[in-house]
Amino acid sequence: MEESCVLKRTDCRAKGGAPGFKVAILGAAGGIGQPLAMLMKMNPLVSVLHLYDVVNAPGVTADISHMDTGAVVRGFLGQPQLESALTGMDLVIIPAGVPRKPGMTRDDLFKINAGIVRTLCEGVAKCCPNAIVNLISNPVNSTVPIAAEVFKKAGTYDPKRLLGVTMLDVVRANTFVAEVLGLDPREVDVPVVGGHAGVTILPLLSQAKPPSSFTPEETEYLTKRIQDGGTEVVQAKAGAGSATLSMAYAAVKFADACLRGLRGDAGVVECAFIASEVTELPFFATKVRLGRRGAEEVYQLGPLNEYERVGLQKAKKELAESIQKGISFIRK
Ligand SMILES: NC(=O)c1ccc[n+]([C@@H]2O[C@H](COP(=O)([O-])OP(=O)(O)OC[C@H]3O[C@@H](n4cnc5c(N)ncnc54)[C@H](O)[C@@H]3O)[C@@H](O)[C@H]2O)c1
Ligand SMILES: O=C(O)C[C@H](O)C(=O)O
Repeated sequence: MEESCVLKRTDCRAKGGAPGFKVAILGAAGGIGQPLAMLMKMNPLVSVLHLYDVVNAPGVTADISHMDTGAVVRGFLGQPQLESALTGMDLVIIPAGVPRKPGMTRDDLFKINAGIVRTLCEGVAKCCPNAIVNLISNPVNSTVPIAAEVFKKAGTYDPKRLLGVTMLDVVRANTFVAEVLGLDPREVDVPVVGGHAGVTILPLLSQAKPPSSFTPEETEYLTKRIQDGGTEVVQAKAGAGSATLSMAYAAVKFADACLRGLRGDAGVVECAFIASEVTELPFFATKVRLGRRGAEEVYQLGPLNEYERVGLQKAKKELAESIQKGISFIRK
């Protein structure tokens, strides 16, 4: 699928250093991957977009490449082309892997997705060890520790550059809180900490912006709805997968923040699941400041109310097990 530069001035343009960043999407032909590829092709910060999958990458690439935006798009199909897909990338976004069906937990995906994430991260370690990695594949609470162990083994681990994507939890929290408050969701900002599964998803409603108070019933309703947002979509899709469109939106919002950080913009702050000393756990999602070297600052939790303190204990218990499961998968 890679073609010579001789006849294609577009390739030469990319190689000639058009301003912007080089981004790869691994799992680009999937439910998330396709709309994510489309939205990244529309992002003016992207100069080169590599689309990798084990199926259907040529079709998605041909389709996306006709969009008249700046990024040059190239497709890569199957393991033999993984290294070409990754070489020279600044940002690698990974939505590869199987999604849930009704009745499954995210942890039920571990068996298949753990191996997929390991293989892809071995490629990252070899071909673009300095890239920022945005890991979407579930269970995020375990796949991020898996990726960290792969990078440690390869001697390339930089905790600032490995980010588990929990942006969809923030997007949902903003939407559901705005509904309750009767506001435009764009005016709302709710930090969501912990991890990305069930009770590990901990919205901090007490820190919502604009500052708002909630009744105990509203707090219970909102916390549960945010924690179960993924399941709500899985059930509505009734066997046809999990969130893809809202996830692609959230992934692009997060990737754009990472690219603005890489560009050197000041004050870029988002939530992510990352190596952390905020709690006794080795990984935890909190707000982080994104800069030229990735997550340059990991913020503390800030003041919690009693409801959130109880939620934090529950979150940490489940998170500890999921993190250990990921670590053991590589160290076994
Ligand atoms: N972090 C989050 O908030 C979040 C949100 C939604 C979904 N997810 C997760 O994202 C993953 C993908 O979801 P989806 O709906 O796009 O699934 P999907 O099945 O529609 O797409 C997954 C894609 O990954 C590809 N793939 C499989 N193995 C691969 C490999 N070894 N290398 C490259 N590509 C490979 C498949 O061919 C497919 O195109 C799931 O694990 C899902 O649970 C995470
Ligand atoms: O719920 C899922 O399985 C997918 C994703 O993690 C989500 O939150 O939508």
